[in-house]
Amino acid sequence: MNTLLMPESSINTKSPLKVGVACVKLVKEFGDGANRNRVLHELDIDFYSNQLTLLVGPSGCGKTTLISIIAGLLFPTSGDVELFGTPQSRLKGGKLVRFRAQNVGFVFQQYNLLPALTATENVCVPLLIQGVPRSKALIKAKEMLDRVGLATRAGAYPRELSGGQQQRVAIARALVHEPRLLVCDEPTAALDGNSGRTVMQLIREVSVQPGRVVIVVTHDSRVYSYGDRMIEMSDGRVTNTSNSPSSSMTDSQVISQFKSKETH
Ligand SMILES: Nc1ncnc2c1ncn2[C@@H]1O[C@H](COP(=O)(O)OP(=O)(O)OP(=O)(O)O)[C@@H](O)[C@H]1O
Repeated sequence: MNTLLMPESSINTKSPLKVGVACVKLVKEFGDGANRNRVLHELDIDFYSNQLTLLVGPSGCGKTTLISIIAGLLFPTSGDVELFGTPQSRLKGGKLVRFRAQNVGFVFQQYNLLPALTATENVCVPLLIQGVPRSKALIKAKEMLDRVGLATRAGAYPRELSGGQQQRVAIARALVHEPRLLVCDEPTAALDGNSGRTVMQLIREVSVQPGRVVIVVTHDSRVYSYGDRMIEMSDGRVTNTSNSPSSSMTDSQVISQFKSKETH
């Protein structure tokens, strides 16, 4: 693990950053024998608290596999992930499920809301899984919907909401139990430009908090300016790590600035 000092222009500049999630010699293979396919090659990556890290790279390079292992949805073939000091390899069965339920929030490309539940009820789900009484869960869920600007749509069903509104409900659901890790897989891929910007602004504003790690997998260059740091992958390896430029730049300026700040 190491400490990274951010440049003056970046969003979180004040103190040395703390590692929240550390991947240690992470290997993932699918298949057996002649069909074995190594998808992640001994990855050593640190993700810092109080930062939004973008994970980018060509299709098939292993981004979803990596975040699925970090989030405890997939097991690595070898290596380990330390989540806030706890090696995942030490957590088995029910302990891993509980740890994940408490510490991890997910936002997916297709929202994954339960169609038979209202926005508020969808947001309640992570709290109910943790055993929070329904009346308390409803209050917290409504507060969270307010924070994502959807207080007036609390009783709406997913089919009555636009794509951008559904993604905002999904963000509220991912954060309602105050997880220390938020993982977003292509959160803007199904959204138009304006909705995508609103969603990324929200992810920045409501999710990047002291002690929280935020990882966003994206192909969408429109969202690059919302990151503090960008990790580029290719063919199961990290090829570059760079710090964020200011968020007022155009896409091409953003990309060239990222490229010029190579630290890896
Ligand atoms: N369950 C699985 N079984 C076998 N191979 C898999 C499985 N999941 C992923 N792979 C393979 O692992 C490689 C990496 O896939 P992954 O989905 O992690 O890439 P990605 O970078 O997220 O791609 P995309 O940007 O298209 O979502 C691909 O070659 C994929 O076919």
